[in-house]
Parts: sequence; C-alpha cells; structure tokens
Amino acid sequence: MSDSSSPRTAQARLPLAGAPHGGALLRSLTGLLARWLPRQRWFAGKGRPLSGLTLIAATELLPCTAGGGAPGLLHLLIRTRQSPAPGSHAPPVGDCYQLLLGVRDALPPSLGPALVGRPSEGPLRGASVYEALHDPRLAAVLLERLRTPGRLGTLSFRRAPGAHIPEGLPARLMTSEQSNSSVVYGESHILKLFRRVSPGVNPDLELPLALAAAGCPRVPGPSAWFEAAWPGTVSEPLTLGVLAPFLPGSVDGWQLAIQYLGRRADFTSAAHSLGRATAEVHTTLAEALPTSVMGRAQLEQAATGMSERLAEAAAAVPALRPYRAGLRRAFEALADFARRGGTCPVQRLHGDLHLGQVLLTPDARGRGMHWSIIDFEGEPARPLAERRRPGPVARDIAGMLRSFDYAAAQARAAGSWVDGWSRASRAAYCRGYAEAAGSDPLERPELLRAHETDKAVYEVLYEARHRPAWLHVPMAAIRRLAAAPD
Ligand SMILES: Nc1ncnc2c1ncn2[C@@H]1O[C@H](COP(=O)(O)OP(=O)(O)O)[C@@H](O)[C@H]1O
Ligand SMILES: O=P(O)(O)O[C@H]1O[C@H](CO)[C@@H](O[C@H]2O[C@H](CO)[C@@H](O)[C@H](O)[C@H]2O)[C@H](O)[C@H]1O
Repeated sequence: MSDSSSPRTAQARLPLAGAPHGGALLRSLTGLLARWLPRQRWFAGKGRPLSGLTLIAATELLPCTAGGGAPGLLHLLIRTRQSPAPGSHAPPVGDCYQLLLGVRDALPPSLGPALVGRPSEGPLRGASVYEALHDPRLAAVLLERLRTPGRLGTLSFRRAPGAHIPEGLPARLMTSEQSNSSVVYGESHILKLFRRVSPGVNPDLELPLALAAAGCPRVPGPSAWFEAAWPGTVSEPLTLGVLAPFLPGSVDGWQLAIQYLGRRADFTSAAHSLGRATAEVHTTLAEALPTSVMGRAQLEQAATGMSERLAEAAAAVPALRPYRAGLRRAFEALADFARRGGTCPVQRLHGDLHLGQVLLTPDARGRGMHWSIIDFEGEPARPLAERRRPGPVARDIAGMLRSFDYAAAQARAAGSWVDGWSRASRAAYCRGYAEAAGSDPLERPELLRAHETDKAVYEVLYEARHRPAWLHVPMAAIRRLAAAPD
C-alpha cells in the first residue's frame, strides 16, 4: 500500500519525518516533555533525573499546524538521557519512548487532563499539545491506519492475513494501572501501544503470533500491528503497537483473587485450571519455537545474574540490605545444583506471569469459563534481548506463585487464614501445571526457590519505583525467603 489512502487516513506530509537530532520541533517541546514524561505511569526511568531529550523520528499521522483548525496527530520516538540515581557512580543511561501527541488550537474541557503543554516557540507555538490517546477522534485515526496496511514515514502498519477489523469502532483509553497504554475499540479489539521501545520484535507480538499460528486458544492472536524502522541501521524493526481481539466480559486473575479473598472463598479450583492453562501455553511455545538445555556453565551464570540483580536492587532500596546474605543462599543452591550435574530445559516464556496477566472469560458457548494469558512482553525493566532469550519454565511458575502471595497480602488484615489460602492456591496451581505438562515444577526445588527469590527482589525494586505504598508486600516475602532453611 502507498501513503495515498482513504480520506479517513492521514495524508503523509512528513515535514518532520526523519528529523534526526532535534531541530525546531523538539526544542519547542523539550521543556514541556521533560516535565510531563517523568509523571507518566509508564515512564520507566523513575528515580533517575532526566537530563536531556533527543528526537529520533517524527511522523505526522494528521497534519499538525498551529491555527490549522482540525486536530493534528504526531508520532514521536524520543530518547531520554538520564543521570544516575543520586549517590550512584553509574554512567548516564537513556531509553527510547513512543509518544502520540495531539495538536489543537484549543482543547475541549473533556481533554483538559490530557494536556502536555503549550509550546511558546517553534512550529506548534501557541497550540495545545496533548496525549492523543485520550482523544477518541485521534485514536480512530490509528485504528484506520491499522485497518489499511502500508507505510507512513518510518512507520509500517501490518495486518494479520484474514483478520477482520471493523471500521469506525468507538475508542476508549483504558485507565487501569499499566506499563504501556491500551485503547479499546468498540469492545471488539484492543490496541496496546508500547511506551519504552527498543529495536527488535517485541515478544508481545512475536509469541502471540507463534501461538496463534500453532492454533493455541489460550492467547488472543494479533489482528494487526505497527512498527518503525530504526533510523540509520539495518536492525530488526521496532514494534510499536499490537491490535488484538478484545475478550469482553473477562475478569483478570488479580481482581478475581481479590474477590475470592473478600468472600473468604477457596481459590484452588481456579488456581488449578490456571496451572493447566500455563502448562498448555508453555507446551505450545516449546513446540513452536527453539528450545535448548542449560548446563552447568549457564546455570551458574544464571545464579550469578540473580546475585547481581540483588546487589543492584539493594543499592537502590536500603530496606533490602539486611537480607542479602539470606537471599543469596537461594542463588548459591542453584549454582550447587549445577555443580552436582543438574541441568534444565529452556524455552520461550511469558516472562512476567502474574495474576494481572491472565483473564477469565466466559467461553463462546457461554457454558464455562476459560483462562487466557496476555502480555508476553516480559519484565518491562529487562533489556529486550534478555526478554527474548529462552529460560526455564520455573521463571513463569515462580511469577504466578508470587502473585498468590501478593493477593493474600492485600487481605492480610482479615486474619492469618490468608496464609493458608495462599499455600492452597499455590499448591493447586502447581498440581494443575504438573497434570497438563507431565512434569512437576516442584521436582526441581532449587530452580523454583531461586526464581521466586529473584522475582521477589525484582518486585521490591518495582514497587519502590512505581508504588512505594506496596513495598511491604514483596518485603514480607523477602523476609520469609531470606530465613528459609536450605
Ligand atoms: N485481549 C484482551 N481482552 C480484554 N482485556 C484485555 C485484553 N488485553 C489486555 N486487556 C486488559 O488490559 C490490561 C492491560 O493489558 P497489558 O497487556 O497487561 O498491558 P501492560 O503491559 O501495559 O500492563 C489487562 O490487565 C487487561 O485488563
Ligand atoms: O503488568 P505489567 O507488565 O505492568 O507488570 C508490572 O506491574 C505489575 C503490577 O501492575 C507487577 O506485578 C506485581 O503486582 C501485581 C498486583 O498488582 C501482582 O499480581 C504481581 O504478582 C506482582 O509482581 C509486575 O511485577 C510488573 O512487572
């Protein structure tokens, strides 16, 4: 497809496209973005002061001119430069973010909260620049682009063969706590826009495509997606957004667990079927994509990686420091397991599996409920190459086990019975997994304990950066794991 598309779709004027290192546009937006960016939930660089912004690519999806009347839509890829956290001697770091900015002469009151700012210079001087996804009219432009594949500047829009995407679906931005941003279109599709992006296929596109091709019914298969060429390199394109079927009437595992806890209800049946669903997805991924086996050197290396992550987390979160020696014992036990000749199969994984990543949906015939798994992006803080590397299934299982503990922690004030709820749910999940996978995750306790400890350490850092009021949740697990007998 060329860029000359239907009247609904933007004509590419692209006076800004390819502007590699700033220019008038970025200069006029820098101050506004520098204030706005760190306040966004999805901004990954919390705790490290922002010291600079560079424009990587700019594409007009709708013409953007101050005084132009109609709203404009601007797609930006920007790179941040961040000083190390105060007190750290690490060098400055940077991340690349995707922004979709609307431009209007004046904002209607409904879009007031989406305002980024009003540039006082440059091509957008005096206009209101705002977060475009809040504007249903601009979100509709994006859907139309995804319906009509083709290129626009550095952006490429692709559609899965045979995917049916109705036109003109009303858009609503999801308001839940997210690492990215999602727009629901008419309860039929959901578009996830990745915020922190890096060159290479995002596993949240790669794995659902592979699972859909293998006929796995547990994961909504992508209908369309868009990506960008990384300017000046021949590396793989960078995935920017994925449109997938929306599962209406679904409730996520986290909400469900909290509801059950509120009613003091047993969760073992749901946890058991969730274990089965996880095993089915793992089995399909192992059949569809490359696998291998970790031997001594790789397992020792994995244990070293876990110790390093602990050291980094302890440097950032003082509360972790007293528990370092106790936690390291789990990683030493993994290295010992390797030295005793232990090996471990590895395969592609979910990478950040927890109760918020699973949806319970009424099945199409309305006769039962069905677990689906979403968000295969992996832990947002890890580099993309690491997230795409095969790993032990114990990593995902440990993530879900931690999540039962998280849910119980929310209800702890209700009494100590929640510990039994968590233990029973964890056991049922492992039983369901073992039945469907044919191998019991509890058979390699060193692997599970090391991964659970690694996950709890990750969660401490995550909560310290994003939700300090929740820090006590993983810290309770840290105390327990650090005191666990060998
Ligand atoms: N296919 C879907 N159908 C229904 N709801 C979905 C679907 N995909 C995602 N969601 C909802 O959107 C939320 C955020 O999606 P997710 O992929 O986890 O984004 P993030 O990586 O930003 O956290 C989920 O918790 C879920 O409630
Ligand atoms: O879902 P995301 O990809 O955004 O994952 C990140 O955020 C999660 C929280 O929203 C975080 O999960 C932690 O809190 C959950 C409850 O809110 C709990 O179910 C998880 O077990 C716990 O790890 C996740 O770690 C983070 O990567």
